[in-house]
Amino acid sequence: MSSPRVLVVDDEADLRELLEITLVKMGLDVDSAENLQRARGFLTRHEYALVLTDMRLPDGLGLELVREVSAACKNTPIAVVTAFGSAENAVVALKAGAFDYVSKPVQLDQLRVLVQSALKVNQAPPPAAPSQGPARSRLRGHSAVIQALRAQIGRLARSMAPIAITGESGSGKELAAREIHAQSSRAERPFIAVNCGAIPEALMEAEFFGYRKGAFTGASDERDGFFQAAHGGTLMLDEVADLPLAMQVKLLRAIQERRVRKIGATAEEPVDVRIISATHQDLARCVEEGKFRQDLFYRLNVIELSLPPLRERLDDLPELTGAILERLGSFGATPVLGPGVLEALRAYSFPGNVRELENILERALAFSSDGVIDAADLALKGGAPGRGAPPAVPVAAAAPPQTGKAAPAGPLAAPAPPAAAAPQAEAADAPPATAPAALPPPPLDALPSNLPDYLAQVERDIILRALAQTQFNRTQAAQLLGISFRQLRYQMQKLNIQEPEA
Ligand SMILES: Nc1ncnc2c1ncn2[C@@H]1O[C@H](COP(=O)(O)OP(=O)(O)OP(=O)(O)O)[C@@H](O)[C@H]1O
Repeated sequence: MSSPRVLVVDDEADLRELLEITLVKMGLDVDSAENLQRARGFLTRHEYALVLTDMRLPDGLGLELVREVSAACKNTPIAVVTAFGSAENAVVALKAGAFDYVSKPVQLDQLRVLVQSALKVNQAPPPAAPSQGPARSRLRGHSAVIQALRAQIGRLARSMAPIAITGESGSGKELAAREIHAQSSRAERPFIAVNCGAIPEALMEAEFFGYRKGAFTGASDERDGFFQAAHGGTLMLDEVADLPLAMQVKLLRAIQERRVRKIGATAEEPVDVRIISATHQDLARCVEEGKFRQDLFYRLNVIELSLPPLRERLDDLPELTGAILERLGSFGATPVLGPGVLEALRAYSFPGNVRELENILERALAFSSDGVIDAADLALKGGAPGRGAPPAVPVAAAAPPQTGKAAPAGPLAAPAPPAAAAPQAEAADAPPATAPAALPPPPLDALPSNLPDYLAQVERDIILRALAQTQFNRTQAAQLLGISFRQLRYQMQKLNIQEPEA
């Protein structure tokens, strides 16, 4: 079997030679061209596993080649070599369809990583056809907008370009990111989702980049950060707008250099991570307001993927509902919807999107009889409470946090591997249990004897009140409090707030 063939396009003879030698040592066949014209000639004669082109060539721009190859040779990834410090060129090339980029002076370890992942692109499972839908994709739905989204995900899975996913809370941003990862050549490596809004600022650097043993008090072991944990895979920065400015600078550097330095380490280590960011906020507005750095925004927002709210694709309701009920069913019995239920759902606006639909059905099922959900079981917000609406949790039930439980998990508190700390989604839905009994709050004019405990008690009380108002619908409670679902879930875990038994 012949070796994969790579085309190198560069007018600098020295660099061309260095690239050629490196690629040949990797067992590849290499053709070299010093200008666009010769490169085009090669491309008509051979099919390449990778094209690697300089941006400035004597007879034109490498960008032209990027456009031509992405349009005419869909199976050939093309990567660009950009001038030192030219972040703009890299972003322009990625937007034009480049698979990836490497900056000058070319670091051979980075080049090898790029080549290896390019070679894997055509080994990854082919993207699901837009109409294939649920059989191949976790994103359920057949509306035109979901079909277009699935097709876009299939294309995006074939490149390294950073993707910024936008969409309302619960609309499926994390699911879409997982889908991109699963369809990419990185599928065998980790997918790490990090909720940037849930990490205390003081712990951020340690959580993202890791630390060496003895780097600070409490660092009893060396620990990897999210970047190392996601090496070879995908790192999802969820709620990215919540990153503090100081951390934004460090993150930008890590993304640009593709290297990170553990706290306490002298040397940097290379990391090969695809970045997907997500937010339900308007990031461009955050930039205007000075809350988010323009350069990081530019770097993350190379390709945008927008998730439609559920109310704009109500045609997907039957399919989504069916899939959720199937999952909720037990012992082979799938719950069903009674008459008028789908119509009632269609008339609802779903501010919390698919997650809220899941919540509503889960609750409704708990109050339904014989696995048949009736319209009254839905207890939709804005409508009359259904017969199954759970009793409100009395505010007096708010208890102070148990000492020691309020501290967030983090390297300084209780070290946990970031891979486990990151996908908070999985650990979220704790089994129902009744809220513990309350202690009276300190009198208003007295100073609290322990400020953190006191503040935790206040926070706990407010969260319990929001939950009581929404019959423990966490999506709606988060909205009432102006925080994301994940932030609420994180705070509930931290403060040991659990759902009362129905
Ligand atoms: N198209 C879909 N098909 C099936 N399930 C979906 C779809 N979209 C979302 N979901 C489900 O809805 C829930 C919320 O999705 P997800 O966590 O991806 O939303 P999100 O936009 O990332 O939320 P947040 O803004 O709170 O971070 C998950 O359980 C997910 O599996």
